[in-house]
Amino acid sequence: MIRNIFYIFRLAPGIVCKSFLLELLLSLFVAVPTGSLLLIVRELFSAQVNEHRLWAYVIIIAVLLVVQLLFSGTTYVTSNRMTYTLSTHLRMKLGKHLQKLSMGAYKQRDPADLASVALQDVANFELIFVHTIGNIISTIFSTIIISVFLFVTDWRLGLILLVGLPLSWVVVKISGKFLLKEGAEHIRARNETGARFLEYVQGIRHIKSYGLTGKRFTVLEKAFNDFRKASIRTEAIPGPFVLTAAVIFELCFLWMAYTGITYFTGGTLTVAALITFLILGYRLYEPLKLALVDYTILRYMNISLARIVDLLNTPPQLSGTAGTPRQYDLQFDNVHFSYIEGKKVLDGVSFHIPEKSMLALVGPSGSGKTTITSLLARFHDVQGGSVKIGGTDVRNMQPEQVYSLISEVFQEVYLFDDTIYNNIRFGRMDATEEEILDAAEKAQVLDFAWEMPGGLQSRVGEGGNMLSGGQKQRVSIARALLKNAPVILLDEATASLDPENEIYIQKAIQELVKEKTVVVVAHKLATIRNADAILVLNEGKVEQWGRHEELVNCPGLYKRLWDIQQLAGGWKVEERTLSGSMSV
Ligand SMILES: Nc1ncnc2c1ncn2[C@@H]1O[C@H](COP(=O)(O)OP(=O)(O)OP(=O)(O)O)[C@@H](O)[C@H]1O
Repeated sequence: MIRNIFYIFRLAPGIVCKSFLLELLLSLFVAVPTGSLLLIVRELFSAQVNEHRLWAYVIIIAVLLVVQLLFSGTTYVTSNRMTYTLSTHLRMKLGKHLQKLSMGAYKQRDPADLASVALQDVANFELIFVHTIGNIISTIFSTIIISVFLFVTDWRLGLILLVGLPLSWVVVKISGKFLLKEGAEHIRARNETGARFLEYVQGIRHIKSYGLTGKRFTVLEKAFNDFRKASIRTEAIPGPFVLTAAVIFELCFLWMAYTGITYFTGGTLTVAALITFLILGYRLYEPLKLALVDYTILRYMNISLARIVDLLNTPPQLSGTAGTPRQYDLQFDNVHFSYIEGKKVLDGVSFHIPEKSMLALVGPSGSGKTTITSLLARFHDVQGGSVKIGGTDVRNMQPEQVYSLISEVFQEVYLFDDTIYNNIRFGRMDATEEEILDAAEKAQVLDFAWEMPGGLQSRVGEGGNMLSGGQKQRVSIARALLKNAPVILLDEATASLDPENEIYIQKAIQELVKEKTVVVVAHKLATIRNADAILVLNEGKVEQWGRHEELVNCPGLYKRLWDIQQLAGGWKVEERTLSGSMSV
């Protein structure tokens, strides 16, 4: 826990040091009046009571109490500022770190869990830290100061009082072990609730249409109930342990009082010293009892903190210092890749296509076509071999550099909840209005946009849900046109469209791919008859390679797929003339 807290402290050392210093001073202002109280006791039991001195002590106590009151306000504000400064730094650091992660790292984690770390765990830290840290720091300092007073007065009784500390510490440590287990379960249950709720809301259309309202709600209800049970268990754990620790303190106090009286009657302790211990003994233990409760809460907070630190320690995607390539041929050199260790998805894939040519990826479902496009876009890094654009290994470039070279048009399109115009503009933020309109026209967006009440300024809704699938496609193609990247990745862009929409999309794509290096994942083989090269994949390996005429005339997987599609009918031929030589 200490390591995680120090990790967080390093984010804003200035305010942390200031807060600690103020807490130390406040502890002094709390301890000195107590010390003065002891001087009063000593004076009262002295042979000759000095009245002036007594009043001086009283005035000192009064003044210090006022200072303490004023100072505690500043300390409280600084302590709060420290927590909120740290949580802001933490959120910013998380935000920056998330930008540096590969898409692979995103896909490997449950999105609800990722969101929960960035939102809930940081909020957990904020809420708990702000209410506990000030108390813990001031208790540590005041315990040290009061212990010094006690040891100077009588080290034997001081020692008895301090015996309670390690004993209660051990008890609270044991509670931490249980809390760690239950706390982790509590956070897991909390995430599960969030994920199930999100799933229920996002999938409500399918849930309703398949009549699953009751069934899916049962799943959600179970998640809520599990969360309730985990919350009760987590709350219940620290109670008995903290109570045991408090009893240990009380017993030590009684032991000290008994021993003190024995020393007094034996003549080895003055009455002033005995009263000092009876007063300070309680002053020592009361804040400690509260601090122990705070400590157990901090242990729970540490589960959140560990999750945050763990996410921050996820290695960012490596990047090199190579310049942006000046030509855009694509090369896979003996590429090996798996998403999950031991389960090969690409096994020694090699090919090369010159710039401004078109490569079609063909193969059965799961053969690795989409994976090839993901590796080109550097969403993941290869485990063996290399992927090169213009002769430069993509790992030697900054991820942003690679993204700037590539435009993707996928079947699933994501649009921002903004206007059509702005969604196109995201392709290149500095584009002029003329360029945006030009892209919209070429991508056949204007045809449907002018029929909408707001034209290009119409809002598209969350994820673009106010547009049809084909319309969303056209907006995404307009965005890609505006970006004008030299490499285009197309993944089944027209697979699920009706014939009318398909014509529009085909026209838009023809504009997009002009003079570009294109990689297309194709299911309808008729659409790629004129591709410059076709790579036929099977179980992650290159099974065939060539142009349509060559492949269709020799026995093999491509011919089999072609024959099946011929039988199925309903195919369409798209003309595309590109030049270039290929090798595999
Ligand atoms: N994020 C992922 N994590 C784990 N495995 C994955 C992931 N993405 C894809 N796979 C697996 O990798 C293999 C290749 O997937 P890929 O999507 O590249 O195939 P594909 O040829 O494009 O398939 P399809 O034509 O059905 O889209 C499949 O077995 C798939 O289950």
